[in-house]
Amino acid sequence: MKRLALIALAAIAAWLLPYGLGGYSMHVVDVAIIFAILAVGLGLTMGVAGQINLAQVAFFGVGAYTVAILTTEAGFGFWTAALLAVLVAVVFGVLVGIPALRMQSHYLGIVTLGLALAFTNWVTNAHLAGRAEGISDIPVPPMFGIDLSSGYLFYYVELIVFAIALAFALLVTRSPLGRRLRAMRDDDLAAGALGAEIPLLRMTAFVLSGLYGGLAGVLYAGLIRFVAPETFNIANMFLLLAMVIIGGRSSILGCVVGAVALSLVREALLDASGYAQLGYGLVVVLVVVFAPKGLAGLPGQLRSLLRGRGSGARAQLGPFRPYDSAPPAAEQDALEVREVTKRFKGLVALDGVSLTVPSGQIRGIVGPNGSGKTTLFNVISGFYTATQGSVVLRGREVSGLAPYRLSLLGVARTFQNLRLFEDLSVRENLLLGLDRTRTSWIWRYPSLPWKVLGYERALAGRAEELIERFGLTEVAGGEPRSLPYGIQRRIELARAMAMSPTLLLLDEPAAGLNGEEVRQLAEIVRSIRDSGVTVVVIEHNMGLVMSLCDQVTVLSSGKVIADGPPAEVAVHPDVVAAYLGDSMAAPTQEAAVEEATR
Ligand SMILES: Nc1ncnc2c1ncn2[C@@H]1O[C@H](COP(=O)(O)OP(=O)(O)OP(=O)(O)O)[C@@H](O)[C@H]1O
Repeated sequence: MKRLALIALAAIAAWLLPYGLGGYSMHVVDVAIIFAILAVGLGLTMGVAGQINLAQVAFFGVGAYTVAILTTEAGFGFWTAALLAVLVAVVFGVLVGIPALRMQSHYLGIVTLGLALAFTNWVTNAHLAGRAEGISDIPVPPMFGIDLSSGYLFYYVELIVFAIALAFALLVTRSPLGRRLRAMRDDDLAAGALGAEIPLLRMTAFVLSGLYGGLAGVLYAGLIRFVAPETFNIANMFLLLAMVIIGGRSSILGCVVGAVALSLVREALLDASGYAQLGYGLVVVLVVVFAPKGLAGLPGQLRSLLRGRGSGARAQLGPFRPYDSAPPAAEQDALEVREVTKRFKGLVALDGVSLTVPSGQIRGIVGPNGSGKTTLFNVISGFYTATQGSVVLRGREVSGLAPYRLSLLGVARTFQNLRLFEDLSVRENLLLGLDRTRTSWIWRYPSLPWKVLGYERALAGRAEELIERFGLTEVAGGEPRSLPYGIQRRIELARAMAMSPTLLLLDEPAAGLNGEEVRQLAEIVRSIRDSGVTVVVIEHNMGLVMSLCDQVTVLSSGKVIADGPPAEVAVHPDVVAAYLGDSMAAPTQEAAVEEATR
């Protein structure tokens, strides 16, 4: 209700704004709105999706120049040209995004910067684009007899386009797509394991960038009715970057605030533009150092300062509520690894490994450091492709499938060195696991946005249930980084279970846990098995392995050297010789439990 009132108030203020402004001030506001749309596009690609994009100003130029060329050279009407211009900018976005499929970070920055420079170079030299003089005489956009050559009236067109663009960006960021984009930004491998199609997501980020750049370009062409290369140069790209960084790159509203604020500052410093660039640079450096989340992040920063550091360290886990017992989903074996070999150049990490895990079993994988256990998990979960051999999941050959496909087929995993998304809340980490849609689902964003909101609400309800089951109520709203290790391990397990897997791979789940936490872990894993999920667990804590696992496979130097019930494997001479020695020899079940809970 409060939010609706605020939106209504902002809308009324925006509608009344022209009544209080002179002609020139109105022009400044018109330009500021165009920069705000550009900044939102850049915020989506760079801030939310983490794709370094220095070509946003070129998307802007593509939109503006396409309108200019189509209306003045090809005789198109303004709005037809505008529609085509947005499409061309989106296609340009796809082309610029192609390198992002292969490279990231500063390499991507250099490539996108190169493409932006190539664009400015082309418009400066091409006859079609009017060379350095640019293109003038773009027609006034017709609008039911309303004279849009007036900055006052054009403002209302801009306002409506801006409101729709802003609402769409907010819908994207506050729903499954935005969460996946942010997860990809933080850790693309972990995001892939949770079902995110990384190449498609990267492309989506650049498509959005092209869309917002194109829209801003069309509005610019309609407002100024003249385009020239200097509007789309690197200095303006830098200004745009400064807007997004100062405002707060991952906050869409922050990007808008940054764009409006810097547009006004730029206007005020018009007589000292040489020094202005220096000033922007200085402010950007200060913001990056002291307020990395920009103006939008300041309230949060202040709140955590007031709350005091380390409050998360005192957080408590609640009790785990066991799952209902159910038979395994299928009669077939849950997993079959057939003669898998994995070579890294000269090194043979896995050497003809075969194992079969029946449905509903807890299988332990043990072995000395470097024996290939994690590599085996990486092959099963699609992170690595086996050099030879195959992986079969419930009778279906899945060798070589990408992690997101395997995740949708029911494989969930945790990581040896926890891979929680640190900038997302605990709840959002779980929501990522719960979201089982394909990226192609995003066509619903423009066509059926209410379905997106409905789906998000359904996910939120299921997240609460999961939070309660895993005893995470107290920590659900916080970021994982502030929490003790034991709680982070519990969150990672809950996130894996959010995916409703049939096969759960746990990579050293007890590492770093104290005795009580190991006991609770054993209880949770048993309950997961009893609910019908097959569990494969890599573990160095022998007490836990002996008490928890139905069967144990021992790896040494990439080969299976023993496979069988824990008590038998423990006394197998090859195993004893390989690494376990007396510490594992002939442990009684009781002794093992004792060790596990120590
Ligand atoms: N991406 C990679 N590139 C090159 N070598 C690798 C790669 N991943 C693993 N290895 C090598 O493969 C071997 C097996 O490593 P792996 O991590 O699977 O062992 P592990 O049994 O899980 O060890 P630990 O118990 O220490 O986690 C090691 O020699 C490791 O250095």
